[in-house]
Amino acid sequence: MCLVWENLTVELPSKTSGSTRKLLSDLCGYAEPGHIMAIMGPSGSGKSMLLDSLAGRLSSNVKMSGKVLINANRSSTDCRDISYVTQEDFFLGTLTVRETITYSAHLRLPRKMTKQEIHSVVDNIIMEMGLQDCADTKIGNWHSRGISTGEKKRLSIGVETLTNPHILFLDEPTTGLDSASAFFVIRALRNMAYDGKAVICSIHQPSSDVFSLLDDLLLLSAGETVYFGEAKMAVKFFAEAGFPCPTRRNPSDHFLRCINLDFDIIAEALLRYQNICAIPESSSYPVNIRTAEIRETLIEKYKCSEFSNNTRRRIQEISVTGFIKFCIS
Ligand SMILES: Nc1ncnc2c1ncn2[C@@H]1O[C@H](COP(=O)(O)OP(=O)(O)OP(=O)(O)O)[C@@H](O)[C@H]1O
Repeated sequence: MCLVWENLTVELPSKTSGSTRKLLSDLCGYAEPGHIMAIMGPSGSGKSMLLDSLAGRLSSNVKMSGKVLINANRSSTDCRDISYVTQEDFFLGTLTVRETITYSAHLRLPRKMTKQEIHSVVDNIIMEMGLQDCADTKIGNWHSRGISTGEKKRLSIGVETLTNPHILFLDEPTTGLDSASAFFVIRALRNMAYDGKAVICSIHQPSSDVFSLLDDLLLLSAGETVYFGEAKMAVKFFAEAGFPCPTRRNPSDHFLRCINLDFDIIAEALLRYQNICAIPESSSYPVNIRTAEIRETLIEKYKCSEFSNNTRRRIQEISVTGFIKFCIS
């Protein structure tokens, strides 16, 4: 099952002035089975907003236009085809990991399934998510320590994949985790993608190990596309646009350094306090260019790049297989 979005725009109408604020501008892209598509961008760039738009969870105060299409051979989309792992979890601290998954399985799986079948689904989820060592540990709460944050995150993913969804959305699954736990979570998602799911997640500044597990990348800045395409080709795009990733630097650090407008504010503040230069001389970043200018250049270069053309072509190719209109306004 593929997901495609075309000219997706989300606006926030002002109740007082009558004007509107664009939160997402004219986004185009796709997510395919077998792939992890990561949405990266500075805080407030619209990552969660895009996930919510694609999953049909937008709040009522914003207005969406454009298309979000799901490719399938059925006339309607079964809600079990899509799962969404939010940043927060709502587990009962007194239950163990196994009890939590079993409890959820009884609620979510078809009633005709036998206890034995449910038991086997639960065992599989525990194995897939690498939760064997803590399967019988209580989740814990504010007054009794339980499983770790990384284990809790993998439990959230496990619970959401009980119904074997075709498309899995995750809002910042690695936030708050150390690099090893983050890698473990993304590797579990990688295995799910190999299983044929389309995985779409927002992610903050992944380590280079985690970055290497991503297939496709959407770089967002203030609701606009800076890059959409294969994750491993983003370095080429930045180099061709005139902002090569310095050697031995984590690519995602470089991308975010080029598009996070907060760096301009930091630079101005530092200059105001008489610092000669906001960026160390040893840095290979262009010191005379503001991040706002770099960002504008990248957005313009992307629009006429081979990557943007490839995206349009791929959307067209996927469309030929037949789509069901999921949402349009
Ligand atoms: N329901 C809403 N009504 C009004 N504004 C909203 C709403 N939801 C999000 N926004 C605004 O849209 C922008 C994008 O928010 P979003 O939560 O998508 O950012 P994000 O990239 O996920 O940020 P973070 O990484 O900090 O979670 C922000 O400026 C936010 O204040």
